[in-house]
Amino acid sequence: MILTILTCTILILLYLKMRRTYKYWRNLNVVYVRPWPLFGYMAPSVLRLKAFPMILQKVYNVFPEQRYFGAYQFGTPVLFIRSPNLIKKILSDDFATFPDRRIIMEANVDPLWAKNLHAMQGGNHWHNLRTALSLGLTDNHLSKMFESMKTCAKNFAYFFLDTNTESIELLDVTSKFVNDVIASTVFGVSYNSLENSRNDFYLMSKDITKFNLMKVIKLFGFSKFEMLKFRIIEERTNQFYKHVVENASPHQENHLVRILIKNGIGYDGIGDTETDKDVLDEAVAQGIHFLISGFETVFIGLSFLVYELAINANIQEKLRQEVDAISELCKDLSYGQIGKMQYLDMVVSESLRKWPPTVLIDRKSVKPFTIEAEKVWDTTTTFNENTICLIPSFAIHRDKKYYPNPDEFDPERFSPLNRQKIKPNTYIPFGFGPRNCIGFQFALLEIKTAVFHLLSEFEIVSTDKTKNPIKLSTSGFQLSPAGGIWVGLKPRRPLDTL
Ligand code: HEM
Repeated sequence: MILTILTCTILILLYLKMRRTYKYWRNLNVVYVRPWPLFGYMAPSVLRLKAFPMILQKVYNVFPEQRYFGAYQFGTPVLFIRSPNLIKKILSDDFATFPDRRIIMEANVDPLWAKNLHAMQGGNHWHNLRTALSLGLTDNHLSKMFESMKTCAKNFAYFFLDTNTESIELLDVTSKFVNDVIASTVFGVSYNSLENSRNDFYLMSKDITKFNLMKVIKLFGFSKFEMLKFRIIEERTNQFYKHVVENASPHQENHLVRILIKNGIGYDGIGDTETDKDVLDEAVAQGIHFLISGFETVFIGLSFLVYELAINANIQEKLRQEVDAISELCKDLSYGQIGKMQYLDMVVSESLRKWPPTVLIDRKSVKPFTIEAEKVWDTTTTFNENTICLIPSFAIHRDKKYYPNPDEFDPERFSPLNRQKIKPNTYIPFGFGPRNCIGFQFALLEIKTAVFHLLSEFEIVSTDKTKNPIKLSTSGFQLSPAGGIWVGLKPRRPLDTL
């Protein structure tokens, strides 16, 4: 009896609170998506009725004429941004008003997570750290890291020469390739995870980047409670990577953590650290965050790209001709050459347009801001401090106003001539402005190196298991195919000639 009364009271209180919250956009006179009770626009995702990227697309299309509109993410009002001009204002021009992302974990609850460039509030600490990390990703450093990437890409392609390749699941194999690239370029250790998928490094990468239900509950439900000691990055994870760096071969010098240590990185940026231990701690923390940012994004992006090549044989053939032309020129691919492969760049750009691994970019305002009326029927609206703005990249990339036949895979959209015709601020797989993806060149290089070596050895083909069109998974909040992505690989040369 007492339990029933208690439950009813809690539900009534929750309902009354939500009713008040759900008046937020109406009170501001902003058009909004009608919320489902408790979950807002997220209900179809929570109930697993629809894949999250498709929900974003549906919500985005509710108000085709609006530059922005309101919605509720669970109980939080969020402002969806549709207009390319407003996207520019928020991501770049008005950076002083929108320097932050929303906080998903308080710094006192998870101090290691708080060191993350992604999570950090956009003040001086963030700025200094970003400058320090950028120095580890200069063209000069990338060209050296490229040599390790190439070794991993060769291991990746050669592995399939000895395997049954009639039907392979791409997410599984590309995650192993990306793991090995991060292990060598960020931490200075070599693995071949396709040969040995039980290695500690790969198991740990999968563990810390997996955002399962428990982690999501921790993040969104209990992240404010320090006493519960919920962390995204556990101390044992930190110790694991520290141990990896301490035991890395001194001959492997060109990895990011070593570069950061050499530069004397500290929480306040270069040269501001007290002791060698602080420097090591900080460099390892940044290495872990690069792993979190650059693991799933890259292997998902790479998998969708390989899939598109499998189902678009003519595009694959044209790309193969470019690959073969380079291979004929010299035996080993160089950093300079890969940067000049124009068709490869077009194919990768189109793949990240159609399948952007980060489907949503967010910003939080640190002061009130005003969006001026543009049309006669428009109104000028002033928004409060702490307004969360959401930029739905996936939906923008699939808007037929900017990309005719958006579901078609057409690299010609990114030919040098056509690229100039793309409406500015509508191609945002890596965001843009001061807080864009710091690893975008690294990611592009990694994806291109893998594709180059794969196409040198194999023709990528559809199999009975290849789904066309692909179905996205309804679980999670990322771009993820339901049931994996399956293709076949046919060796281009008889095996005995290799
Ligand atoms: C295809 C792969 C990748 C995609 C699609 C991607 C996408 C993104 C996007 C959309 C953002 C947010 C940008 C914004 O808010 O304006 C971001 C931020 C970030 N990315 Fe990436 N990323 C990729 C790979 C990587 C890699 C390989 C690394 C590290 C080596 C990395 C490190 C970061 C970091 C540290 C940030 C936060 C930057 C800041 O707040 O200053 N990303 N990424």
